[in-house]
Amino acid sequence: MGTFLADYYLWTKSLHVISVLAWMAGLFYLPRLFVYHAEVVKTGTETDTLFQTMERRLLRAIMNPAMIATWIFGLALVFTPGIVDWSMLWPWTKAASVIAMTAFHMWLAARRKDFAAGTNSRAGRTYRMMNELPTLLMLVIVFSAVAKWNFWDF
Ligand code: HEM
Repeated sequence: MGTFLADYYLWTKSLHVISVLAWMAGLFYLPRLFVYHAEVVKTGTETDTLFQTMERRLLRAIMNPAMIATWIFGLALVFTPGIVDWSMLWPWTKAASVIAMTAFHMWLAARRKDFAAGTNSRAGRTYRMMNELPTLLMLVIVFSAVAKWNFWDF
């Protein structure tokens, strides 16, 4: 298994980055849709139904599969021999941030259900603020995965 993963390392990493791009696109866009949905759209109107459809499709057709693919290829990279050195700082900051990113995804999925049920109670401002979270996590993840920072870097 280790040899197989090592042989396909660069292909796995490419697929990981492609999945990440699709997941991130959704993580940035869905809270934006929620901002407009909460601030402008009246419950029970045609526009409300249109927003619900866009949100459901974005989550089910793009974000859920992209998140699963990111995890599968990411874990395949973790199990590739010689790639992750757990005595360094970067795998830990990356792991903490991807778990937080996954929790953020689940939070968005729960909010989508609120909009679908017509029970959203959060203001557009909340979604505007939450929209910054994936950006912050992305910075930590990319500095971890690419620059591979360590304790003695600082
Ligand atoms: C969801 C769970 C994830 C796991 C288990 C995971 C794990 C990994 C591992 C082990 C590597 C290989 C590092 C190397 O080749 O040196 C990697 C590469 C990478 N990951 Fe992730 N990752 C995950 C999510 C993410 C997310 C959410 C992002 C972006 C926001 C991301 C961005 C990257 C990038 C850009 C690389 C390429 C690094 C390079 O080759 O320089 N990953 N990932």
